[in-house]
Amino acid sequence: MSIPGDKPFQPPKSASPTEPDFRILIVDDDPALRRTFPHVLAHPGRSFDETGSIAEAIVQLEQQHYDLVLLDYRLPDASGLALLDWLVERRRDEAVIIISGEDAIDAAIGALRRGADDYVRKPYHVAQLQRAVEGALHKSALEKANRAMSQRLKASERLHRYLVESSPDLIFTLDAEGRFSYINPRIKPLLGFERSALMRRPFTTLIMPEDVDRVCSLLTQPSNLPGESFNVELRLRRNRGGGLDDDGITVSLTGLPMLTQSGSARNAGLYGVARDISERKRAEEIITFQAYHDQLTHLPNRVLFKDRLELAIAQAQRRTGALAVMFIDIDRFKLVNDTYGHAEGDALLRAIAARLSATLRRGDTLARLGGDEFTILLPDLNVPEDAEVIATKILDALAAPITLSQDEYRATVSVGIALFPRDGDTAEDLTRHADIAMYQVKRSGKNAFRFFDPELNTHHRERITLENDLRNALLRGEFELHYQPQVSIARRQIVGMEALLRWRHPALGHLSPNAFIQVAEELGLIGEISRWVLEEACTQLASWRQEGHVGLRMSVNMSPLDFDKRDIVSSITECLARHALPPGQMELEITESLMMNDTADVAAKVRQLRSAGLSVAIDDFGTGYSALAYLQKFPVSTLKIDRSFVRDLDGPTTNPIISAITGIARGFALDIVAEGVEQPEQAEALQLLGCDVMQGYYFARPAPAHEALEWLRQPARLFPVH
Ligand SMILES: Nc1nc2c(ncn2[C@@H]2O[C@@H]3COP(=O)(O)O[C@H]4[C@@H](O)[C@H](n5cnc6c(=O)[nH]c(N)nc65)O[C@@H]4COP(=O)(O)O[C@H]3[C@H]2O)c(=O)[nH]1
Repeated sequence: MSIPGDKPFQPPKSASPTEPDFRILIVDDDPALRRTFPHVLAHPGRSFDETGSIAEAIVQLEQQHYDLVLLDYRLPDASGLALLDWLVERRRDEAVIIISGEDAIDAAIGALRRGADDYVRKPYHVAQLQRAVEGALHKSALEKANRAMSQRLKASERLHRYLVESSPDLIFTLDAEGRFSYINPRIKPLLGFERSALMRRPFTTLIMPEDVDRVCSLLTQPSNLPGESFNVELRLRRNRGGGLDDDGITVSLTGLPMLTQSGSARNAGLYGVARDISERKRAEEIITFQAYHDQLTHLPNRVLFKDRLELAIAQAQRRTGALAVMFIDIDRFKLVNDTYGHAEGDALLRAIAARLSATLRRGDTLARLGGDEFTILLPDLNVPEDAEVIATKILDALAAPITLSQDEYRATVSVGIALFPRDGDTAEDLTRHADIAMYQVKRSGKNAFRFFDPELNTHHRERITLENDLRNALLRGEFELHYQPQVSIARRQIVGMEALLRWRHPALGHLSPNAFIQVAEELGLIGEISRWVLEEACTQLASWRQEGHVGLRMSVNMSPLDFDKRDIVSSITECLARHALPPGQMELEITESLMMNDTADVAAKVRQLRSAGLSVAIDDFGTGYSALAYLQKFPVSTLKIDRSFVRDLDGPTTNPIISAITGIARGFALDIVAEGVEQPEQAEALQLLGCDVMQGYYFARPAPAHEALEWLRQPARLFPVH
């Protein structure tokens, strides 16, 4: 490492402890004198070399540094002055004492002028020579110490300059007016400024406008006593070729107010070290964002939503205001995931998130709780109707289809709304109540919104228990089938049996499908239940056929959701084949609403079932949307007249609806079965209206298989004698 434009930094060399303290060179042509000197000048730490000519002396001096040279004025090869000149030219720092027999004062003055430190005239007194040597060596020692000190100072100064100038941190000083008085070279790579451009400019030039007030007040705080450092995070602006950019860097600044020479003035400037922490800040921001946001949609997550909701509740409490929490669930999302795959499911979530946020105002919070669940916080509500307006907007926002795998998918959502303070005053209660309200929307047909109703709460709890029990019912073998006969009055025979599901609930006893089928559909359990029912009904029919009841037809109820399954047709025909049952002996009961859903797909499946030889009956015919058009599309084989029409038959009279249904059946060559026959009069009237096959309590209530077998064996028991 080196400081640009400077010498590489070298630590100062330490003196060797073995070096003698003083080296003295004796230059004299008189060998006797040369030998005398070391004796008279002997002292611990002194060492002596001797030479008899100037030329030899130069050779010695070139090899070795001496502290003192005792120099004879006259030597055979040259004057001692020549050696003095030689030493001066080379800036040598040896002390020189001239020892001379010259009497003239000029000789002494000339020698001293040319750099000699002292002049001793021969003959001299030994004490005189010793004093001169002492004095010269003392002076030499002082100079030596001085030189070492100044070398150390220079080295230390270079070290500190090196540390400051090559620091990865921005180091600067400000004068008492807050203007730069020093900046280290880091400024250029860090912020793009030339050092010279900033000198004497105010520190605030570099600070982001938003941070200026905060930093200024901190710098002028009375607590900033000289010598006490403070720390602050702030953003500095970068020089982007001609202008300052607003996307600066974040630094952690440690400031140390400076003392004046006297140490008295409070504001003598500032010493500052600013470290670039932008990367760390960015990493922190990413981590914080991830902790509070959903990865897929980048919306706030459950944690952040709860935070904001709690804050909004506290604010609403202070100003006695109102707020709303919406719980939103995408209808049939699982179906999209199963049909199109997870990537499309994700795309749908993102598209819905975008549509939802477009309906909101600034200040509202849309969050994704996970899965297909979203929540909205409307923190500032004038009247509950405001929430209604937003909920309507949300439903409308989804009216336009969303493209999934090149298909146009029409997504709908169910929205539950809870209001503060009416429906709760904690984040948990409001969210839970909005969730319960959403559940009610799901139960009553989806694609709508609903406000929380306290009564829903108990229902909700019951519902949760029911859901949990239902999940286990199949595993625990709690389902069974009851059978209700369908009889032909004319033939006084049982022509069919309808399989009706029962749940032997461990605590609630026998439960009718009305109590749990819809829940099973919503939980996605209906497929497994239907499979079980079909399997059980086929096993039963096969067993009755073995008993000889080969003409008997079995009716099984299907859920509309069963028709969402691609392999519904094959799974039914395979089941029949497994039990060696002729397809003509199996009738599937479907509801009218099924025909409304996805007509093309359902119609195709009904057609396949019919082609495979199965019968298909429309249950509760006449109650829904039946239209002749559907009957043309759906090649069903049987119409079941709903018991609500049968109930109205109280005597042998004409009934326009039943007449119409029997007329339709005749027109399309369909079978008719009348349901819910409870009275003999109803049976009679139906007969007169041209309906022969009936089912109802009048003949038999649904019962377990062993009882149904008794009826098969003695069908006459089912026909009351008038
Ligand atoms: N008041 C009165 N009711 C009578 C009379 N005769 C029969 N019923 C009842 O009427 C319902 C006839 O079945 P559904 O219309 O297909 O209506 C069925 C059917 O839609 C559905 N369901 C039954 N079993 C299954 C099944 O295995 N799978 C599916 N998906 N749904 C089923 O549950 C509904 C209700 O079934 P259940 O409670 O068994 O109720 C049965 C039966 O017990 C009568 O004379 N008077």
